Amino acid sequence: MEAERSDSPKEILDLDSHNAAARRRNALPPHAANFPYDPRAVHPPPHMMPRPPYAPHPYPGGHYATQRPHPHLMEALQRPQHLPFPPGQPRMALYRHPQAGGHFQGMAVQQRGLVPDHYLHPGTLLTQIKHRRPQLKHSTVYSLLPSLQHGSTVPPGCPGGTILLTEAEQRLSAQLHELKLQEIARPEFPPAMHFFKARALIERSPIFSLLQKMPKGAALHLHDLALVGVDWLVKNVTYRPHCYICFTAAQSVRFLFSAQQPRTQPHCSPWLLLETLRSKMNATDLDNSLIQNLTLFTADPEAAYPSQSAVWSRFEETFFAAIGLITHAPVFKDYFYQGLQQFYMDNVMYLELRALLPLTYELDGSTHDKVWSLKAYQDVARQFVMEHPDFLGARVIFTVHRGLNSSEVKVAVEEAMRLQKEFPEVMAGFDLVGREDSGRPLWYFREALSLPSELGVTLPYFFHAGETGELIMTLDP
Ligand SMILES: O=c1[nH]cnc2c1ncn2[C@@H]1O[C@H](CO)[C@@H](O)[C@H]1O
Repeated sequence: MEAERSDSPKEILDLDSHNAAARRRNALPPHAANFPYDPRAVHPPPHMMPRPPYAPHPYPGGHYATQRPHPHLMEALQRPQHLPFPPGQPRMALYRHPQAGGHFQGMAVQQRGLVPDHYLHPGTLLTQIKHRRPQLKHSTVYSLLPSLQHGSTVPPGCPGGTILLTEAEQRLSAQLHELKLQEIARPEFPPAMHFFKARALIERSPIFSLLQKMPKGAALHLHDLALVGVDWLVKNVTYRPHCYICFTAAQSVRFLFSAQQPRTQPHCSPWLLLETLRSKMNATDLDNSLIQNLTLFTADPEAAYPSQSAVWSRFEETFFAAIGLITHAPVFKDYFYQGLQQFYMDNVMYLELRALLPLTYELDGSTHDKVWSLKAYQDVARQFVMEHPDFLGARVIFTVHRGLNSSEVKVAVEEAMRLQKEFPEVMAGFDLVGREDSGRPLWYFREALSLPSELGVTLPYFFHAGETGELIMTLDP
């Protein structure tokens, strides 16, 4: 069998992709894979073991289903950050309609020059940000909205409740309405399609490109390992020198930057230098294969992910694949900068990042702790704000995986309190991440989570809630 194995990295990688793996499971005997190591020799690592079926009552008899994160992540799970600008310094313009009637009806208005000044109400408070380096010229906006120049009637049922639109806003609204009608009339309607199929259509949609340029305010629910488009990870990070790859028993990949040939890890093929691999095959095929390992994208998602458990295990697998790239210390900083850049280009002005603060590592294998990661976030956020003064900054919500037990979470909460004290600028608070309905409820962690209030310490909580597809109220009711 060994002799029959292909040496072609393309085939190796094709087989490595989960689509190909599924095909292979159907078409070939189990050990006929052209895989760079023999799966018979290994047992799946604990995080790849099939999960027990979901119990109708999630925690019968007080027994909590375990959802152990990957050991690498387990180590990564422990740290936090501060306000990127002094409190009280009004860097966000508040939009308040003069006729808003009684209660406050404010919204953040981004001041990056997309919206021509005459779109803003007289009540708009302009800040020092206002005249800084517009990204888009008014002409760009007008070319997007040709009928603005000709005027149009306001469609009935115009959005905004009791808010009265200015004349310019009415024209914009009418134009948007027209674009929506055109989109609805097309044979393929993205909102009715699976996202994997709709994505390309969305990216071509004139409405989407208009929305991309509109002011967004803050992105408040982001995850550290899912911040940047994977294209950048593949096209930039994996092209850096000393980047190694190995292929796992579960048809995924791991990456590692190392000055020397790294020691083979259990359940993974020997490490291959990506540069060498690329020289032996079509680089585009290789890159596409890597992208497939870092995303959930597949041609037939319904078949590939028949259940929440199936999609969650593949979802977590993409993070295991990405973590070796992202946690290389120099990449870690560049990755965050790139994340800020990508959101900035979408006209988002402030970020909050749920972050595991994983150990980061250098080429010689030495590692940095959570304080290093938090400080890296702080430094990069400061630098980005300095270079983009109309961006407000970023803060970190330190997270641990909800698969940890209560004493592990207690240790994390204690660490969160220390980090909050040390990094009040960048540290926003604490949360638990991971799949809700196979993890533990917040109630299970009550002792650990009560610690700050018992000690009189402020540690803001930003708990996930409602991501579960299960209609169960037993979990975090
Ligand atoms: O939408 C989400 N809900 C809950 N947990 C998530 C989500 N996205 C990512 N993670 C968790 O955050 C870690 C990396 O930042 C992932 O390993 C995953 O467990």
